[in-house]
Amino acid sequence: MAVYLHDIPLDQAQARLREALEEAGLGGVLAEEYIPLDERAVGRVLSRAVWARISSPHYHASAMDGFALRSADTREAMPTAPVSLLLGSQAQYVDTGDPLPDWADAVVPIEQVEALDSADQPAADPRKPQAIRLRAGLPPWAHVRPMGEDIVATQLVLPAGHTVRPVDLGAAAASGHTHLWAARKPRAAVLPSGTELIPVGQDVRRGDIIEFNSIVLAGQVNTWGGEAVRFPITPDDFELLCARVQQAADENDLVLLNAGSSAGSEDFSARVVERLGELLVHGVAVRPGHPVILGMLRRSAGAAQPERRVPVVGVPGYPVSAALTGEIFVEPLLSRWLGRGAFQPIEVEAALTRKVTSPAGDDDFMRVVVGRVGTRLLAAPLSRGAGVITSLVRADGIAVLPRGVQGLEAGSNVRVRLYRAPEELERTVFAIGSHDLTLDLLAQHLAERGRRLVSANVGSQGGLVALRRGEAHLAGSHLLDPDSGEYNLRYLGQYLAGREVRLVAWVNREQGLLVPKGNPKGVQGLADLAREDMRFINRQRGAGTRVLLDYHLQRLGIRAEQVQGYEQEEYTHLAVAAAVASGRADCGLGVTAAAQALELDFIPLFHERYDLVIPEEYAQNELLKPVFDLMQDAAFRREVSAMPGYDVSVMGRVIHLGSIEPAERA
Ligand SMILES: Nc1nc2c(c(=O)[nH]1)N[C@H]1C(S)=C(S)[C@@H](COP(=O)(O)OP(=O)(O)OC[C@H]3O[C@@H](n4cnc5c(N)ncnc54)[C@H](O)[C@@H]3O)O[C@H]1N2
Ligand code: MOO
Repeated sequence: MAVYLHDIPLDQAQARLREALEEAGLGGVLAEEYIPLDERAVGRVLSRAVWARISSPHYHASAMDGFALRSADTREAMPTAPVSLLLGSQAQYVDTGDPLPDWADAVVPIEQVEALDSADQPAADPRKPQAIRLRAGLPPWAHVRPMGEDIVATQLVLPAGHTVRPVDLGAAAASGHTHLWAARKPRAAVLPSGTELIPVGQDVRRGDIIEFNSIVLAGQVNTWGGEAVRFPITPDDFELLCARVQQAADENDLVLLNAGSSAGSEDFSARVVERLGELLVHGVAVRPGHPVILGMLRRSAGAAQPERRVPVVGVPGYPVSAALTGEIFVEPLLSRWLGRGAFQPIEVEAALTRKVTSPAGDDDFMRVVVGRVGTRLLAAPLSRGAGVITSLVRADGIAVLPRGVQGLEAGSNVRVRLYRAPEELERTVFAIGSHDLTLDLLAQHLAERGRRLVSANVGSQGGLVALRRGEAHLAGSHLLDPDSGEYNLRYLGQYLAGREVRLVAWVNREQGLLVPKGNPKGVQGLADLAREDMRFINRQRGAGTRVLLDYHLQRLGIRAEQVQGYEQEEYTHLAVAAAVASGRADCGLGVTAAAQALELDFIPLFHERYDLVIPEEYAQNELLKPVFDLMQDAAFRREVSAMPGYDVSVMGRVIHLGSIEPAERA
C-alpha cells in the first residue's frame, strides 16, 4: 500500500535533522586538515584561529631608499645651516625594506640629501658618497616601518570559522605560517534519477527531460564550500537506485537524491531511504519543494568508517524546488560541517506590486524582482511555477510568506531576502505593461550601459494602471483607439489624466495570425475565426492585441460567441505561439517574431504602433537616459529592424509631452 507524504512545518523538519545529526556525532566540523598556504586555500573555512608566529615586519625596516641615521644627529639642520654626516659611522645607505642598523633610528630619502665626496664635490655614485648633507632635521622613526607595524607576534590574525580570502593568505604568510588548519570539504554525492532524463548534449525527443538539477545542485555544493560528486542518471529501478545510493553513502558525507520524491508510480526515494537507513521526514510545509525527504543512511560493512551515518536529502524533482531545497537544507548543513555561520542574506522591505495568494499551511517562497520607483522599493512577483527555473535566474530575491498568511494585497510590505547587492536595485528600470520581444533586446543593451531592465507583462492597460500607481518607470503600450485609429493617447487620458507624461513611439510592428507550419486549415484572415472547425487562442483582456482583435472582429460583424476559444486567454505573444505549436489551438493573433521563434507560419494582417509611456519625472531621470540614448543608437536600431516584422522609422518620435487631459472611456 502506498503511503503518501505528510507535510510538517519547516522548523520541525530542520530540528529533526539537527537532532539526528547530533545523535550521529555529525553536529559540527566533520574533520580538519592542515593545508598548504597557497592560492588554493581561498574559500576554505579555517577550523583553527591563526595567531601570529612572528611580527611583520619582524625587524625595523627602512620605508624608503635612502640613508639610515640617528635622528639626534640631524637636530640642528636648517636650510641655511646644513648638517653633514659621515658615511659609515653616522649614515648608511639602505634600500626600501632593508633592516635598519642597530644604531640608527630614522631614514632620510635619497632625494632629500646632497651626496658629497668631499666638502663641495658631489659624489660620483650618489649611493656611495663619503658624506651626506641635510638641510632639515628628522624626527625619530621617520621613514621607518617599525617592527610589528603590521602584525605583532601572538596577535590574532584570522579567527576560526573565517572563510579565507586572497588578502587573508598574505597576512597569514607574513605572520610566519606555511600551512593552515581548515575544515575538510564535505563530500556530497548528487544522484539524478528518472527514466525520462537524458544528459546534457544528447538529442531531445518528446517526453525527454534534459537533466540539469544535478548540475545546479553540484554547483551549489561547490559554491557553499563542499565538494560535489555527480553520479550518472539512474533510471526508475528500485534495486539499482538502492545500489547507487548505498555506494554514494559509502563514499561520501552527504547524499542528495534528486526526484522520485512525491507520490508518482515510480517515486521510490522514500522507500530507498527506508531500506538503507532511517526516514526522518517526508514532506515539509514549504512551497515550492514540499515533498522533501530527510533521512540517515547506514554505510555498508565493507565501507570506510562503516559505523558512520550519512544524511540523505531527497530533493524534489521540479527545478525550482530542487534549488530552493539546496538553499533551505543543504547550505545550512554544509555551513555547520565547515564550522561557519549559516549564510545571512541581506533583507529589504518592499511593497508588492500585485495581490498574491498563498497556501495557508505552507511557508511560501515567492520569487520577486525588486527595484526602486520614485521613493518606493517595489517587489514584483515572478512566476510561481516550480518548473520555471528562469524565475530563479531573474529573481532579485525571495519573499517568504509565512505559514498562516493566505495572501497579501497589492501594496503590502514584504521582507525580501536579496540575491544581489542592494546597490544593484537602484540601477533597475521597471517596465510594466505590454510585452514586446524588442524589450529583451533593450534589456541586453541596457545591461551594457549599467542598467537592469525588469519587465512584467500585464498587458497595455495593466501597464497604464501600474504607472498611475507609481509602480513602474515606463510601460509598453499599443492600444488602438477605434474611433480615431490613433494609438494610446486616448487611453492615457483615461488612466493618467493630470499627470505629466511623455509618449514616445518605439516601433511599428506587424500583427497577424499564427498558424501551424504549412497552414493546414488554410487560414486567410480574421473571417476564418468564425469557422466551426477553427479553435482560436486569445490574449487577456486589457492586452493591446485583444483590443485590436475586438476592433477588427466588430468591423467584420463577428461576435465573440462565434469564435471558438475566444475565452481561452494567454498573457504573451510567445504563449499564444506555444498554444498553436502544441496543437492546443489552430490559430492566434500575435507578432511575426513570435511565429518565427516557434517555427509557425504567419499571415500578416495589420501594422500597429507600439509606444513607450514614460512619466516625465522618470523621462528626465538619469536612470532612464540610456533608454533614450538607445533610441538614437544606429547599431541598436539596426538590430531591432533585423527582427522580423519590425520597423524602427518611428523610434524615438515624441507623440505627446506634458500634462494629460482627461478623456472619456475609449
Ligand atoms: N500526486 C502528487 N503529485 C505530485 C506531488 C504531490 O504531492 N502529489 N507533488 C508535486 C510537487 S510539488 C513536486 S515538487 C513534484 C516532485 O516530484 P518528484 O520529486 O517525484 O520528481 P519527478 O516527478 O521525477 O520530477 C518532476 C519534474 O521535475 C523535473 N525534473 C526531475 N528531475 C530533473 C532533473 N534531474 N533535471 C531537470 N529536471 C528534472 C521534470 O520536469 C519532472 O517532470 O511532484 C509533484 N507531483
Ligand atoms: O513542492 Mo513542489 O516542490 O511545489 O514544487
